[in-house]
Formats: sequence, C-alpha cells, structure tokens
Amino acid sequence: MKIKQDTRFLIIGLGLIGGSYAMGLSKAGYSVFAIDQEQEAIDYALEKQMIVKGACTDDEGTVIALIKQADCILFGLYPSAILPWISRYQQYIKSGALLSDVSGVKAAIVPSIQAALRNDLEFIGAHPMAGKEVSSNRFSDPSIFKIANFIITPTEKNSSAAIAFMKEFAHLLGFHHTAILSLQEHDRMIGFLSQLTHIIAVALMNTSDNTHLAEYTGDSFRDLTRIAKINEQLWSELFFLNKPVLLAEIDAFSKALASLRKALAEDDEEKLKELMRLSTKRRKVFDQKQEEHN
Ligand SMILES: O=C(O)C(=O)C[C@]1(C(=O)O)C=C[C@@H](O)C=C1
Repeated sequence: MKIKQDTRFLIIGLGLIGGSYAMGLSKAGYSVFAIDQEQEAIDYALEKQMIVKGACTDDEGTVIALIKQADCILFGLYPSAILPWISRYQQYIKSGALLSDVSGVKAAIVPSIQAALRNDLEFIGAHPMAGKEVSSNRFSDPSIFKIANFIITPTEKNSSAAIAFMKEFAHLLGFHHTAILSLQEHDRMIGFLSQLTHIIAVALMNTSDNTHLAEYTGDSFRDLTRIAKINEQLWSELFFLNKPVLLAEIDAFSKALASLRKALAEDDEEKLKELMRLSTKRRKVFDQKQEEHN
C-alpha cells in the first residue's frame, strides 16, 4: 500500500482539519472527494477547488458512489461518529482501502472500530497536532501543518504498509515531524499537553467576568486564553472519552497550583522562587528540544 498519483482520497467531514487535508492534498495534485452533512461546506470546498466532487450526506446515491471509488478514507468526524458511519457504509468500501482519522482520543475508539471493520479493510489511527480556535472549512489552511507534529497510533492489527502510508501522507502534507505512539501513550500525552491546557484556559476565562479588561490586556492573558473560545460539543466529548487520564492531570495541576498558593500565603519567598526556577528550567529544556527539532 503506497500513495500513488492516482490514489483517490475521500474525506468524511469537511471541518477545519478535513478541509485543510483536502486543500493540501489537492494542491499536491491528488484527487480528493468529500462527504459532509452541510451542503454549504461541500459548495465552499468545490468553489475553492479543495475537492473534485462532493456529496451531502442525504444524497445517498452520490455518497455510495464516492465511497465505492475511494482508496483512502479519512474521517474528520467527531470521535463518536466514526463507528456508526462504518457500520452503515462499510459494505460499499473498496476491498483493500485504508481508513484513518484525526481524533484527539484513541484508546476509547480505535479498538472498537478495528473490531467492527471488514477483514479486507484496515483502519489506522492518526492525530494531526494542529488546529485553530475556530471550526468550519472556511478557515481551512494546510499551512497549519508546517510546524506541526503528526502522531500515528498503530495497534497489532495494523500492517507496516499502513504505517508507511501514513508516514508518507504526513510528509506530503508538510508535517514537521511524525511520531509513533501506542493508543495509551497517545491518550496520556494528549491528556496533559492538549486537554489539560484547554481546561486551564476555560477555567482562567471563567475565573471572573474579565471581558471589560480587553482594552488593557498584554500578551500573557491573550496567549493563555486563545483556546478558551472552545467547541463545547467536540471538547466535552474528548474529555469524557479520556476521563481517567484528564482527572489525574487536573489533580496534578491543582497540586502544583496549591504549592504556589501555599508559598505565597506563608510568605515563603524561597519556595516561591524555587518553583519559578523549576518552571524556567523546564521551559528552557522544552525550547531547546523544539529548536533541535526544527
Ligand atoms: O492550536 C489550537 O488551537 C489547538 O487547540 C491545537 C490542538 C492542541 O491542543 O494543541 C488541539 C487539538 C488537536 O487535536 C491538536 C492540537
């Protein structure tokens, strides 16, 4: 299984990431097709030449025709919507096709998808670590992948050919770096790196009604709360699907916050400075690793 110039990609769900995949693949010369529940998303993708052909979910005849000719199907759907889609439509998928997703959680969804899939098809999880604080394919922009990491989460059900295909896919979309993680490693990593950060941004924004402070703010508040403008449907689903990991991360964060509070309340200047030196040291190592990466 290799990406060939005539490989036909079908994107299910033309949101920000689905749309950015479509745009990037089309720009690289591939034939991209799409299915979305909104006719408006299809029309926009056609107008911007992100896809060759598209179908709205209720146009059953065209949907089935597009599924039948696809070599690679990419789900830009919410995680919980993938399995029902597969149950309904896998009967039409071409034998040997590869399926993948963009979901921010893996252990809760990948094993059940793989178990439900026909034996002549293969599903491999993937997570593009890129996004914006807006949804809709109107904001599609494949340049968001340029500085981004791409994570592939194979299981024992995946072939080395499928892993190679996804690596090549990440390369052709311009991802900066590709990593391989198990489903559990992925979910532990994402619980801290992405989910806890969204929780903190929401909590910070909700600490008080701070909207009148817009005319005074500097970068610190702006940077820390950019992601507080959040899609509650998607993110509540992601949080519940990774609940034990996220609860543990929230507890660890609360502990870190409590030690800062304690040092301040007890006028323990040395402790306060020690905590700041620790964060500075860790952030410097993080910066260094990012630079080595670039
Ligand atoms: O940059 C943002 O707005 C993001 O939220 C991107 C982000 C992240 O948390 O870093 C969010 C979700 C994706 O699954 C991957 C990356």
